[in-house]
Amino acid sequence: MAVLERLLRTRGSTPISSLTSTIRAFSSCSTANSGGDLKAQSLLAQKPLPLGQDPNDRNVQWVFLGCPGVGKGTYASRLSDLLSVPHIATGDLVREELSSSGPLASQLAKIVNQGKLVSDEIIIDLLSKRLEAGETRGETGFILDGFPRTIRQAEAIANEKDNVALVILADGKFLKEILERVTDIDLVINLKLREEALLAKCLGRRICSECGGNFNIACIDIKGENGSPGMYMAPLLPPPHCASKLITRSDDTEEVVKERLRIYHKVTQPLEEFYRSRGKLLEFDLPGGIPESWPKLLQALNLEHYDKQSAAA
Ligand SMILES: Nc1ncnc2c1ncn2[C@@H]1O[C@H](COP(=O)(O)OP(=O)(O)O)[C@@H](O)[C@H]1O
Repeated sequence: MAVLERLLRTRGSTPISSLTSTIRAFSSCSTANSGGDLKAQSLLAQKPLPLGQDPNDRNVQWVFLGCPGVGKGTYASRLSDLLSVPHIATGDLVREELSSSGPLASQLAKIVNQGKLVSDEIIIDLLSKRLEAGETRGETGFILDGFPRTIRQAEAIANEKDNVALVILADGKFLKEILERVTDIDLVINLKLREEALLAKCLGRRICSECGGNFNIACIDIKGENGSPGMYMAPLLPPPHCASKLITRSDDTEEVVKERLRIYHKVTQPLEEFYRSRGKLLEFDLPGGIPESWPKLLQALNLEHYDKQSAAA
């Protein structure tokens, strides 16, 4: 059945199942990783990467998890270019909606500017529409950035059968079957950065109002002390033609970033365990800025040779 048709039937009443249907439509195979906190190598060894695969196979379905300011957008966008998979950031979808004069704009502005999360229903509806449009364009796979952010959102992109089976027993425990479910997400990359760098990185973010390029004027230079190592992250400065057009996101103020970090720890961090228990979580501690971190991330993903091939092409 066409995705559009299914979404039109379900949108509004049960947006969560509509999203699941859309995502399932991308899948020509499912992944059944088992075990706990797997290392990337063993996680990825269980399934071939999309490189050089039969073109009928679907592409990766990955998620980037991590605190505001950690660099999800930076690394998701680089991997998206490398693997030719769409990078879908729900924050961008929200900002597009904000800049339109649609009916949701003023409601969303209030929520975003207070550092709160948009409701699961709204965000799932925005993501469903984006996936549906992508499917029409022939996109396969995705790298999600900023979604899921709540357990309910994670359940929305879990296997459809499991959504139906979401039953809470009288004593409040979930059915065992549900805990063992397999989702259609292949891999969740959990980016981590020292807490003291996160606020500075959010406050240093700048966007070119003309080309939409993302930059960062913060220079992170944490001195090593009491046995803990130092860390240096150079600013990501814009080219001269963007320098005079830089704008700051309205939610990147100190007060709002602190609230977003608080909400992240309270509401989103439990997703680490959600995916760890399903054997899908790849922990990645950023060792520094892009020059140090990008090669190490590729190595963790078994993609380092692919990067060299594409650079030589
Ligand atoms: N999955 C989501 N669920 C709820 N709200 C979201 C989601 N994704 C984005 N938002 C809203 O959009 C804002 C900006 O998101 P994003 O650009 O991903 O921010 P961050 O830099 O904090 O990761 C969030 O603070 C939140 O209000």
